[in-house]
Amino acid sequence: MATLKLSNVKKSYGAVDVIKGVDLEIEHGEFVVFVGPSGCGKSTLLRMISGLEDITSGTLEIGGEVVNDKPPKERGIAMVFQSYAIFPHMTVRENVQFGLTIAGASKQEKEEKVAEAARVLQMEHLLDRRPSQLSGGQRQRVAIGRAIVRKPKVFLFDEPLSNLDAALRMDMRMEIGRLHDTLDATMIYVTHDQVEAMTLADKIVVLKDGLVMQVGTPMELFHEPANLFVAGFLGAPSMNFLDVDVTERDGTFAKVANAALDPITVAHKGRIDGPGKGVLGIRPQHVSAVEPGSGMLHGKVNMTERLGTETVANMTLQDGSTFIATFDEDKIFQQGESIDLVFSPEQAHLFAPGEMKSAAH
Ligand SMILES: Nc1ncnc2c1ncn2[C@@H]1O[C@H](COP(=O)(O)OP(=O)(O)OP(=O)(O)O)[C@@H](O)[C@H]1O
Repeated sequence: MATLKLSNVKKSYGAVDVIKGVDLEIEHGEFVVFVGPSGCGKSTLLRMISGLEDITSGTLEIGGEVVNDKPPKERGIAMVFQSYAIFPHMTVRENVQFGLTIAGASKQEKEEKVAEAARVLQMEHLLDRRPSQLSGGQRQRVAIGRAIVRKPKVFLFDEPLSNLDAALRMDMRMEIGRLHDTLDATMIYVTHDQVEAMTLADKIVVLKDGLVMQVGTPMELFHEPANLFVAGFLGAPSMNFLDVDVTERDGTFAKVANAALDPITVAHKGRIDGPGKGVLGIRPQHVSAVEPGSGMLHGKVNMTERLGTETVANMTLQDGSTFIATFDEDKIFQQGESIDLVFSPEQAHLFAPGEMKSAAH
């Protein structure tokens, strides 16, 4: 049985529909990450699971029980926010055991649970400090400690690392991954950060405008995006999209070409129903540069960025579109230089035109 099950869950604020019908199952021990552009409803969905927001319609089950009308504290869930929400006048120990104190736990129970949380989070030496004597990462650890002592069935994280600098984010990301393994807990995590999503998740849920676009493992989403939106949203730099003419199509394959692309045959996966227009997606990492005239994709270089371990080239293709390619070696191109690219058609993705593409980032 799934630990958590959402069935046709919707949320409206007055006439505004924010979550438009979400179905999702989360198994015990899974690490699930919600991603999507700003305003797509990630936080709202998380808050509905926690009980901080009402569910307008549909059902939410936790452990097989419908909990739509249960208050947050009876759902067996703990939430960790981006603002740490810890009390400045209390020590770390008092902050961590706060929920237990409220619940009337004994001194011994509090001591045992705080000691365990402090051990898991490696913060035994911080227990007698006040929040003002802690770094941002340490404060976030206190907030997580407060969640751990409640032994929740499910942990919810709403962008917990977004206030931290890049180095600390990486440390805390690894710490949260380790925590997930140590606690064998179910975790749902909202983030803007692709790296967090790709590295932490067992399962990523991509949301757009209050709807689920695709659910899958990070690699399924990266290698088999279900639509143009997911294809453009995951991966950095973003996937390139070429408007192509589909000249032939049979049960499995389609022949495509345009002014910059010599005819190639790619799998259409049922997304194209006949000759006409299509959009071909090619990841920047999936191309190689060859001698001008000997490749299948033709353009000119606008600019290159040499990053040491890789080179990023921005080019204009012969159909007028912009194309980004990354090469995993140091390469030097002159501005205006002709460039030809090759790629493996199995790594290209054909989509129907007209779907909204996600904003590049
Ligand atoms: N109380 C409210 N009343 C009306 N609209 C709201 C309310 N709370 C959120 N919204 C709207 O619901 C939509 C989803 O908001 P939500 O905060 O869930 O998005 P998000 O995906 O978490 O965004 P971000 O990544 O920017 O935090 C937004 O368009 C927002 O303006």
